[in-house]
Amino acid sequence: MTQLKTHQDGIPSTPGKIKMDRSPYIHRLRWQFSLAKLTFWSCLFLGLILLFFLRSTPSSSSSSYSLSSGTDSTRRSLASTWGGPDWEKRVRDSSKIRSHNGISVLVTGAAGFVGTHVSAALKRRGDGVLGLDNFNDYYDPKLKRSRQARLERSGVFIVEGDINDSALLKKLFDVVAFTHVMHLAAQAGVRYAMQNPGSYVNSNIAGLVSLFEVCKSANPQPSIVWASSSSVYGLNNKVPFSERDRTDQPASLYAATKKAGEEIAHTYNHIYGLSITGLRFFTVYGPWGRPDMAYFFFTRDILKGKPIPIFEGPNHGTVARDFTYVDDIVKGCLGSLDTAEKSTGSGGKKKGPAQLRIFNLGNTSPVPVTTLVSILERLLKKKANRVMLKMPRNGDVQFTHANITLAQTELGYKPTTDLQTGLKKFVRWYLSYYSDSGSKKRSDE
Ligand SMILES: O=C(O)[C@H]1O[C@H](OP(=O)(O)OP(=O)(O)OC[C@H]2O[C@@H](n3ccc(=O)[nH]c3=O)[C@H](O)[C@@H]2O)[C@H](O)[C@@H](O)[C@@H]1O
Repeated sequence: MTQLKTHQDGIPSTPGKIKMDRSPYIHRLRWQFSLAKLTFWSCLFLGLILLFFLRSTPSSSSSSYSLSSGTDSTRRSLASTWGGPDWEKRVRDSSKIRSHNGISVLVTGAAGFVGTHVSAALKRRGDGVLGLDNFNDYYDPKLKRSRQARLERSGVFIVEGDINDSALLKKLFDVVAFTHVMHLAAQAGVRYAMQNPGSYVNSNIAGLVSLFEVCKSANPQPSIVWASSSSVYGLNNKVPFSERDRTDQPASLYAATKKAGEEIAHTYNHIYGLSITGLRFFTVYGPWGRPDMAYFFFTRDILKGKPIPIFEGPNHGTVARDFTYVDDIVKGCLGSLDTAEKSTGSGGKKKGPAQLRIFNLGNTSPVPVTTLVSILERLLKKKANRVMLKMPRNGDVQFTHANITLAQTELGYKPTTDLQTGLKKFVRWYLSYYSDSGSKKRSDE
């Protein structure tokens, strides 16, 4: 009884050690204890289910397909802040068509390299343009902010948000009946795919599907033009690359996600009547370019006197690219938007067959990477510290060369800038941009 009294005021801490007593009090105590235990385990179980649910549900603006722990979610910077009457007014104003026969275009990735140039060109000719960008830090976000500032000065508003945020996309289509979408938001870069594969799945596959889903339900459905990549030709060695050539041997995860995008485009065109044009860009370069690309960081490192790693193929084979100047690419993008037929569906229902196209947008004259370095040396008036390296097995292919006959015929696409001329414009921009930001930084210090 003494032992029992000890536990009268509470549940015993070590119940198994209590001498068994069949009194009604003990029964009540045991019943209460079981109830507490049941409540505890139920709460734990429900908590775990909730945790699992929260982890597997895509959040509105962050990466939901991160395969590499941490990196991707820290790269995505956003806490999306959108909505409200002022915000809607800015969205409407930016999308307003100001020319006869103009179009209203949602440009995803508008603070990116090609996105910035395309948005500016559309605005110049009086089209309505609304940008969308998540300003992630795959490369220096300050460069993206500078591009944004320039676009804002010409009347283009960039909404800060992610293509995986379906609620945001739906809202944009509620506010504006976009006639076209120029989809350039993507995880770019061939070699980075080995470091952060999840970001490619998240942007290039999940993001693309999220965008197509909203477009197919929009009323009217927009026509879509989007960026695929020359990398889909992968191990294909028939040159020049034609749209009819094999694209089932990608050499990188990046290429595989772009190829998957082309197949996904086929599905949305087939089921929902979306008009979709995919553009296979060939190593685009120029002012306001991407710092992760070779021509850009070679320039930086030549100026700093740092070693320049130049890849070579087996038996010292030449590695070459069909480098394409950004203004030529912009013409191809605008030509695609202008020749895009209307989507045929509405409110998620197909009404008839719709246009589905793929075009190469290249320069049709491959240049060895060693020549690229020589041109930069001349323009920068500085010798590069060249280090020849065997091409690593991380997704690169040895050679690219576009056949552009189809784009020429259908879009009137005709590249006019050779590498020497294009790099001259790039170097002029580079020196001015970084000397300006350098002096700004110095004066800030
Ligand atoms: O056209 C395309 O499809 C792709 O073009 C570029 O990919 P890439 O051609 O590999 O462009 P860079 O990374 O700038 O490389 C250019 C050339 O320099 C070479 N390289 C790169 C890096 C390096 O350290 N050394 C070097 O010799 C590469 O092998 C390649 O031949 C873009 O980064 C991709 O996003 C795009 O989709």
